[in-house]
Amino acid sequence: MRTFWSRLRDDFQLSIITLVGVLAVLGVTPYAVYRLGERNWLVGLTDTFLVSSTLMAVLYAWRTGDTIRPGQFLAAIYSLGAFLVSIKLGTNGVFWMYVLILFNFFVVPPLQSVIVTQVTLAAVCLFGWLHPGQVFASGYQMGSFIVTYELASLFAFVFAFRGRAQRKQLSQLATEDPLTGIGNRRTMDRELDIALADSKRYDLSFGLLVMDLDHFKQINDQFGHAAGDDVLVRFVRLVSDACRASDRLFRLGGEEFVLLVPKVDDAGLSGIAKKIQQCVREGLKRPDGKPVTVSIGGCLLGAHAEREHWLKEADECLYAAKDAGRDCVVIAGR
Ligand SMILES: Nc1nc2c(ncn2[C@@H]2O[C@H](COP(=O)(O)OP(=O)(O)OP(=O)(O)O)[C@@H](O)[C@H]2O)c(=O)[nH]1
Repeated sequence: MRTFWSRLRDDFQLSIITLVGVLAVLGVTPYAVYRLGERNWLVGLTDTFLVSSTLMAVLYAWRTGDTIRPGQFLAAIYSLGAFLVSIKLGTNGVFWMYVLILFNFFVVPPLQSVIVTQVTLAAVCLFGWLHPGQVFASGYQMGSFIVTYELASLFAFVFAFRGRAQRKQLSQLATEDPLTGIGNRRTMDRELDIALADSKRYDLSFGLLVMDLDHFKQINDQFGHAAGDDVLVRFVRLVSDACRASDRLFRLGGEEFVLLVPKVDDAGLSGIAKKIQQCVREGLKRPDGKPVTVSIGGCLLGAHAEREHWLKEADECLYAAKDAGRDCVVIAGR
């Protein structure tokens, strides 16, 4: 139950698709029953189709975690539904087009929403123009509808566009280190938990390297905070270039970083650590040209069942590397 509520809280698209599912069942089902009861087969079956396909899309989104395809599917069928209801019920059905605008802008990206809402508008107006009196009572009414529909679309577009940009920004702030652009501690915790689960389920091995720049405080003190920041950014670039795309680098805070390495044994982990150590020594210089060095501690996931214990063992190796005089690599068990 906790995962149900946390997924709803954390995944905006999933919560909207679920809300649509609930509204479809509660709101459209009575219409479907009523229309079928009065033998209005086209509208009744359209409503039934909308309810059942919405439920299918909601289930798919919950099962797979993919909210993009269900969103596009729902936008397409609801647009078709709004078109059919408009041409069948005339002015009474056309009111649903405004609900469609809001719905589309919630469930698919703004540009796709513009396309699908404009295509639906064009289809309804074309039908109304070819069948005078069936959808709109007059040309004036159709004109008013087009203007109000376009205004509502414009406001929805601006709102959706800004909302998406802000959600993206918020998610970046919550998961990325703003200075270096790599994952922050929160992201690392999540990725380590996934590694623990994968290791249990698929019997995969994972290694962890904790890296700490040596005498970093001196760089800040001698050359200023901006020079220190620049060293951190260049360190991240060097390490990212030195390791594989499947390795994940995180910033724990300050001048301490963690590298998560999948499918590795202790010899491999030691090899990667030494490669990073060498790349840093050769490629990372202070503003006065002296080399910056890094101390690295690491261990395999092995029998650890808890993320904290795994990190603690790697941290202890890092302390041992610092105690050994810095610019050192200590890997547990080697
Ligand atoms: N420029 C910069 N400095 C930072 C940042 N975060 C932490 N620091 C500084 O990093 C320094 C870390 O100092 P210490 O923990 O003493 O580590 P150290 O000088 O590298 O010494 P050892 O790790 O023992 O080799 C402190 O001066 C912090 O203020 C940051 O984002 N940018």
